[in-house]
Amino acid sequence: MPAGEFRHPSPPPPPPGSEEEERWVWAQIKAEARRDAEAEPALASYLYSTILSHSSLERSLSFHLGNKLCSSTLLSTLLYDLFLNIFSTDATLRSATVADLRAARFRDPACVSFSHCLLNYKGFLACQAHRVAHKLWTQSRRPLALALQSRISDVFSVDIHPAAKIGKGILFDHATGVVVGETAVIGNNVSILHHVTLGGTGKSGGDRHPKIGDGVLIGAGATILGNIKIGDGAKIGAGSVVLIDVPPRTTAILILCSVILLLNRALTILFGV
Ligand SMILES: CC(=O)SCCNC(=O)CCNC(=O)[C@H](O)C(C)(C)COP(=O)(O)OP(=O)(O)OC[C@H]1O[C@@H](n2cnc3c(N)ncnc32)[C@H](O)[C@@H]1OP(=O)(O)O
Ligand SMILES: N[C@@H](CO)C(=O)O
Repeated sequence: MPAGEFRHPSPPPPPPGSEEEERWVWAQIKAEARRDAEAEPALASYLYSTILSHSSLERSLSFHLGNKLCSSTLLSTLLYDLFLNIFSTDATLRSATVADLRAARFRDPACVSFSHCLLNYKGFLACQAHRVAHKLWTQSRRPLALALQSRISDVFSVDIHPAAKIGKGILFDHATGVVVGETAVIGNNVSILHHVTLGGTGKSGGDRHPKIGDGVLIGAGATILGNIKIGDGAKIGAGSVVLIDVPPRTTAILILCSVILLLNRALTILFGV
């Protein structure tokens, strides 16, 4: 910049959750795609068909999800229409999508841009498709919701029951092998790494899956079983097995849980209790 020239700083992003933010994120995504297409001509046609040819985030996302999840018997055009119809009529879903994009962009140091998340994060894509499956479930379109769950699991290796309730601002990082059961509830601003199970113990029916509070971090390979509560802001260490409530803002790691289990087993062996 020549000496003395003053460049205005870029304006701060609009407030989270606003419609203005939705437009701002979409404008960022298009600018990123234009920049990447120019820098890497091999990706130009891909970026045109997935992002630059679309007039809105929901159209781009519906097109991308339709292509990812289609099969020889479940056509991409059918899926595109299904996704677009639901995203364009449900402002809550669109706002959750934007919050999820923000979660990846600002909570994952490996996420270089919004478009990187939109195109390449299978945890993000699985979560958006799950939101549609969940909506279908609540509308009693259960066979279609279950067919979608099956395709999401086939394509992304993320198996979320369509009845599971998931908040917004969710980061499913890497996401391979994530399993979320039917009666699980996940709050807002939760980060979940790969190979996490929110499962039942196998000993009870009905409401049998974990309830995860707001702002929780669940490390890679953690297994959380039963209708237990993980309090707001808690952290579950990678590789932990958690069978009891975890209070808000506390950290649970494998060693703590294993000690409890070993103690229990020792008491059973020694005293038969
Ligand atoms: C490609 C990739 O990078 S994939 C990313 C995979 N990474 C993850 O899944 C991260 C998940 N995060 C963790 O497991 C973290 O270690 C956390 C959340 C448990 C750390 O929580 P904090 O409350 O900050 O705990 P802090 O780091 O102070 O550790 C406390 C103690 O627990 C131990 N500890 C930390 N994590 C674990 C774990 N997963 N299992 C067992 N012990 C652990 C620490 O060594 C420390 O022990 P010390 O007190 O004897 O020194
Ligand atoms: N995405 C996270 C974990 O792999 C990071 O880059 O730190």
